[in-house]
Amino acid sequence: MTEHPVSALEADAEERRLEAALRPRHLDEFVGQQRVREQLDLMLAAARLRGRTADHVLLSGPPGLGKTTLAMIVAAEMNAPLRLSSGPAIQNAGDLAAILSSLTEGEVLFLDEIHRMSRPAEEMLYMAMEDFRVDIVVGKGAGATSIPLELPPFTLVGATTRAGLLPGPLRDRFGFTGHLEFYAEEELERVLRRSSALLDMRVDSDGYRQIASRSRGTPRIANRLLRRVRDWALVKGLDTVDAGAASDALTMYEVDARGLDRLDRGVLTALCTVFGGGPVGLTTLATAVGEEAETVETVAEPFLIREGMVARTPRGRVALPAAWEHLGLTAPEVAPG
Ligand SMILES: Nc1ncnc2c1ncn2[C@@H]1O[C@H](COP(=O)(O)OP(=O)(O)OP(=O)(O)O)[C@@H](O)[C@H]1O
Repeated sequence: MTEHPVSALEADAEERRLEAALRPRHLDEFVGQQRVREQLDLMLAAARLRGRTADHVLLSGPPGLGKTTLAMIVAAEMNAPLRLSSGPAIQNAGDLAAILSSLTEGEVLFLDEIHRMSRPAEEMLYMAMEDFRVDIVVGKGAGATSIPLELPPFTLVGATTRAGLLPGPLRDRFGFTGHLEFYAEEELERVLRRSSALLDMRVDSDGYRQIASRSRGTPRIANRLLRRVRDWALVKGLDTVDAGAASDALTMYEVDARGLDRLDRGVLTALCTVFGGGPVGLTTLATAVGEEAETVETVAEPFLIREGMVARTPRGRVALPAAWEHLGLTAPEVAPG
């Protein structure tokens, strides 16, 4: 029999396909984030009643909490086409002008990582958001002329992990700002129930609880862990996943009982053993872990802070007692006085 090795690229594409298949398509399928959901629902309903394009929407919050999903839902609820791009893909004003000038009336433009757009593009975006027009500069130096270009009304949905990094003038041009919070375990269980039904897999209540409690408050992680548990169940020939199976599968994938993965534990271990519990600067800590500072700050840290294991202080990151306890280490004595 010929073997068909699955390349990393194919495996990646399969993961992305499954992730896309699990995305809620409408607001009523979107679990949790009740406040943001209700506010968005009202805003979109009002826009539909007025027959107008919806106001610009800014979504902030850590990765994997549903910003892209909500942008897709905004387009679906407005029955409008959706264009996806991101801040880092827009290197100069010309890149943005090319996107804006090809938008159709009512189209939803999703800009992920909007805080990473170049400054000239950002300035062009101000005018486009407010007046639905841009000035295209043609030529260079003394001979340069600017040609005004009218744009059809569109809805910008901007997403950022760092709302604080957005310049005030950009933030102020969004009619609606929603901050996504980490999900409660009970909400993650609902995400998992919906996903397992779509994946045609059986999990019992304790199994859901076990996966949800290791999902770090994040639906993307919950769905990813569910897929790993699904692989495990397939290979082990399990009909229904219970707590024991979920726990064994996830322990094998190095996701521990509190949901810390390799990166989280790497950050904690470096903080406690290399830097004696801190304080240590973010860049130094990230270097010790062999990661980008941004990855440590946006992927690992929000969860570790929320779990009460790490604190940010003006002098740097410090390990809290829960970190030492989780690693099974003893915190050094603090010298009196
Ligand atoms: N509220 C939710 N209900 C159900 N599933 C959700 C919810 N939020 C997110 N998901 C699932 O989690 C996955 C990740 O969501 P999404 O891509 O929207 O996150 P994101 O915030 O845009 O992340 P990033 O900033 O990293 O792109 C999606 O595939 C979706 O299935």
